Amino acid sequence: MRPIILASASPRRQELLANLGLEFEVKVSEVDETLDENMPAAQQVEKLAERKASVVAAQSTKGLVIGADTLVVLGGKPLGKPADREEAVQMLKSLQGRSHEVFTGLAVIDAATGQSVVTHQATAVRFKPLSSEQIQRYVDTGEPMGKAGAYAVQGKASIFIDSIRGCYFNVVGLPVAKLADALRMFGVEIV
Ligand SMILES: Cc1cn([C@H]2C[C@H](O)[C@@H](COP(=O)(O)OP(=O)(O)OP(=O)(O)O)O2)c(=O)[nH]c1=O
Repeated sequence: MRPIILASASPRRQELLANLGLEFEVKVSEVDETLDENMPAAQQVEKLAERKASVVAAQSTKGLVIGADTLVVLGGKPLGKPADREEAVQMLKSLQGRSHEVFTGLAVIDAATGQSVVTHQATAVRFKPLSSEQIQRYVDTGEPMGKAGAYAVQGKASIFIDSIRGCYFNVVGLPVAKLADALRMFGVEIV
């Protein structure tokens, strides 16, 4: 049985993978996240997911290495993690009252053979209208920091959601149904 290795420091990804009842270890390494900004979002998240997984796979002799990357896309413009409080406020002001897409790239690499599956999923999310005061109070909670698009759908931002079309778990950062499909290609069946 090949070990499963999650190449992610994200506690949300660790929790979603643990929910599947799989045993896994976490290995994180530094990855250069700079990319050509003109690249379509789907390609950006796939490239970064693959980069994250391949750095860890190169340090391992065996195992299935999982990498993921999440980007929020509003009107064709990608929103990553906010650099500071001000940027978080600006991102949330731009997201409120309208729809955006959340793209998560997923890569699974067999460290022993180099064989890989790289894919992505998109989910459409519509936010309710939010007042400036509510946005300020939300940013004061600290929740937006470290999150793509400056919000956590699984946290207090759950009350901002008008509708979601597509996979919820993809928004949190790991498209688990897609992951199950990818793992099945390597002979791992979750149920
Ligand atoms: C939109 C959204 C994002 N996020 C998180 C998921 C990711 O952790 C983060 C996007 O940043 P990423 O760069 O995808 O991931 P990361 O740096 O947190 O972790 P790693 O590279 O080690 O795997 O935003 C939420 O938790 N909830 C949400 O609703």
